Amino acid sequence: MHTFSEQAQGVIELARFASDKGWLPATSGNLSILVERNPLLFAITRSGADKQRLTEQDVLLVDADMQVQGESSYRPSAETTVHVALYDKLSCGSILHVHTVYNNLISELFARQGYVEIAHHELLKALGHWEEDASVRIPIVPNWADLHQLGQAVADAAKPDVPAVLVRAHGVYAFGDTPDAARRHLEAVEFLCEYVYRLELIRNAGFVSP
Ligand SMILES: CSCCC(=O)C(=O)COP(=O)(O)O
Ligand SMILES: [Zn+2]
Repeated sequence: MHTFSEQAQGVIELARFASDKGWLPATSGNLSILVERNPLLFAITRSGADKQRLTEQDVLLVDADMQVQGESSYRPSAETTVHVALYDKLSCGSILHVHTVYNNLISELFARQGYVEIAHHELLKALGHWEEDASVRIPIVPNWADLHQLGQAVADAAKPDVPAVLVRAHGVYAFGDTPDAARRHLEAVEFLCEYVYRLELIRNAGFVSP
């Protein structure tokens, strides 16, 4: 098991990665890495931090009741509720939440059916689906203003074999057993959201058969 300090460094690296991609605009998003499962302790970004310039002080050690361990004048991410709910439900070791135009567009386009289905795409392998004719449904939940309700909705929708949940007109939560796995899942979901959106566009323009 890694120390809080090691996991905090991991959170800083993930923030730099996602921030360089432009996936954490205007201080949005939050990132966490598990420190201890039982009792639950994890390293998470503080609320309102600029993820491009994250320092060790911007990463807090938090428990299952969202209580900050140790001295800090900062509050943990407002969406810590979602991280707690996901760590409670799944055996994941890292959770990444980002806001992007493509994940927002897909969440809006497919909100009514409650999921976006992606079939027969090579990058589904990055989500753990190596079977021929793989088909994956990424759930989409409403953007509840009550963050405990949002946490519950994301956790209820989350499945161990589909490592992401979209929140309508808000962003995506991607998770994995390790920080590297969570990052791979996030990159794959972002690629697939852009792909599906662009495919929808050219299909609707009549360039590609349905
Ligand atoms: C400025 S973005 C609005 C809040 C949000 O959706 C988010 O991801 C960041 O919240 P945090 O409390 O983690 O800074
Ligand atoms: Zn958010």
